[in-house]
Amino acid sequence: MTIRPQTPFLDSVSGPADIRRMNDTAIANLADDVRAEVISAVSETGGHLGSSLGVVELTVAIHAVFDTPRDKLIFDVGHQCYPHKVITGRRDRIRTLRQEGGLSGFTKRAESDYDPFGAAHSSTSISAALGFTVGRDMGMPTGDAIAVIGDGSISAGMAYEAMNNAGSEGRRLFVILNDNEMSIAPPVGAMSKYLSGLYASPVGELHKMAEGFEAALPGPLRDHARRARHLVTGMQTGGSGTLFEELGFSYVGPIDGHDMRQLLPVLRAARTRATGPVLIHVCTKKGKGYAPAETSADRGHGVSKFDVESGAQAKSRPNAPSYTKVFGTALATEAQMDPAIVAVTAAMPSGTGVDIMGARFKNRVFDVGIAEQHGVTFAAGMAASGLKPFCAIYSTFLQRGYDQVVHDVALQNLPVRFAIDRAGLVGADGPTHAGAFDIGFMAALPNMVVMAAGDEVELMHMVRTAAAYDEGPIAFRYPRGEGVGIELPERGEIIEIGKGRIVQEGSDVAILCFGAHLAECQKAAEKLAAQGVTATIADARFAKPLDRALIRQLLRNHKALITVEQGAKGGFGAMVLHDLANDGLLDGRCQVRTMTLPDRYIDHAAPDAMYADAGLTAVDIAATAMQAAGIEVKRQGVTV
Ligand SMILES: Cc1ncc(C[n+]2csc(CCOP(=O)(O)OP(=O)(O)O)c2C)c(N)n1
Ligand SMILES: CC(=O)[C@@H](O)[C@H](O)COP(=O)(O)O
Ligand SMILES: [Mg+2]
Repeated sequence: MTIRPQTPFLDSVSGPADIRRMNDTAIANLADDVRAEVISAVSETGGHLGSSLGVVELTVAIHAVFDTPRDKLIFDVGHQCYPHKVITGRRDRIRTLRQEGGLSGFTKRAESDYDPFGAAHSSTSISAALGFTVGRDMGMPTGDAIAVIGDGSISAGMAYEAMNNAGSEGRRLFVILNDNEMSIAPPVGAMSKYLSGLYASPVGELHKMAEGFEAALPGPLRDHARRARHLVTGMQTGGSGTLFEELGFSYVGPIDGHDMRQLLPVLRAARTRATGPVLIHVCTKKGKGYAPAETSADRGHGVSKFDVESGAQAKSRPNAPSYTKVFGTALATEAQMDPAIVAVTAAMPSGTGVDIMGARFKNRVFDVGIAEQHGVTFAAGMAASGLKPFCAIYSTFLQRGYDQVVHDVALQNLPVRFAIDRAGLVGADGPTHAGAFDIGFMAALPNMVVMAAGDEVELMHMVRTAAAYDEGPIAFRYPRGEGVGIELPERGEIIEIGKGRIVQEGSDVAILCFGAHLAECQKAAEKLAAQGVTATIADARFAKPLDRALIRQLLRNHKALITVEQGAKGGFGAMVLHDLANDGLLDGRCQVRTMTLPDRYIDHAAPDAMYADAGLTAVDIAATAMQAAGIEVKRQGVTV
């Protein structure tokens, strides 16, 4: 049984209005209660613990100072929003975080008025906040906009596009840079170095605005707020101030984001005095206040359920290595064979498994930070130079780099290998992270070869095939989580481009699977067999080029052909239908059905539950096959 922490200050808060009635000491005490509540709740649910713990004081202070929800508090990514949820009327459901039917692990408009803008992909907050300020200035019923963005997320291009725009617009807008010197992995890049430099930079001349902030500090607090007093520092960029000032922002900080004696006066002063865009640089510690998080390598970025006392996380006992690990290991094997192989990740070295290659070939693995667009074009450049880049990006984040895939890779027919992890539904992260669309958006592109792994051995074959394929771009997708547990060879084999395979022979219906739903299709075949219906199962392997001969063979020899994929409409099934329709083969002799994700976003839950919601279980597949073939259920007690 979990012992709930004592939280007297939090118990007296039903929303931010209650916080605004508290004195500063009580507000600081409230933050301690919120931290205890977040630790206790996440110990039961798992989730993004470290990022949330790092912003406890900041979140409480913002709600204490600003008039939320009229003022719009926009968290970048939104993975750090648990303290915010606790104090904005969702404490009673905080232990349902990321669970089926429960609170989302991110900000979500449908959930609360206090979530004015949903997120989960990074670096969108400043753009959205600027949108709200324009709304405010054009008479919409909205107050100030405050974007809270991390040091990892501010490295992405979108954040600079937004600051470029906001700086020249000159509207009153608050950007709070939550600088904990961590992304998921240690942060990379020149911007990260620049921000670190700001801590150490000599205090510059106080600007006019800074004088105003300083004057606004209550006398006794001035001694404590060394950083707060020097509200504008002078890291020279060749001009008169910080990079942010050069972009048109007033720069405030850096201040200690865990010290209410700095946070509250600075936020109050900023709120009182700002006339244009202000960037407040707040230094925090990821995992703050919970030793197991503070001391772990990723600062407790993403944890499973844990024991609060010891910090020990509930370990799932995998039956098989994860697809990610199989990919990472196979990539390292290929890299060993071919020195031209290089790898690119956008801030996800361990998430994508390229850290396995990195451990052996450090100088051939490039972490570009949260910069999918750059990562893709960077890979294109390396391919143009003659290298063999593997660009390993989650399906959902590859969406960010799509124009680069089209314009820089496919159009120039450059041999970039796209390793698309987290394809299909991913579970607790929910619809923002679902890898739903890549089959359609990749297969639409001329020159692109598109593969999906039916199991982890197939994935090894695809890594090797991609390494060997140098005629143009090639992509292969695979899901989150563990494989099916088959024995792995030392090295994958090269598979013929555009050739699928028959997995099992039957004569009534054919199930043509593209990707990792293969095991579910095999289960469907068992259910069909129980009805006396025999199914051929084929693993398409390729959505592009299609194995047209295989598809025609299936069509000729069965009453029904069902395509199955872990992706949205407009993907593999659509490719098959285009092909058959244009050859006049959809003539009704064999009924064709496509099984895809439905045309709606699927709420977070365990992956199996999400696929059940999507209508993609073995029972659904078997029922679709029987209905399409016009076969009635014969045996009672067998569900299809
Ligand atoms: C476009 C995009 N790429 C990658 C990610 C994966 N991701 C989520 S949080 C994160 C690190 C964010 O670092 P930071 O903004 O500093 O926040 P912190 O976790 O340190 O509080 C990454 C890479 C994402 N959410 N969106
Ligand atoms: C917030 C975010 O985008 C990542 O932390 C993501 O939740 C990681 O997902 P995986 O656990 O699938 O690597
Ligand atoms: Mg960070």
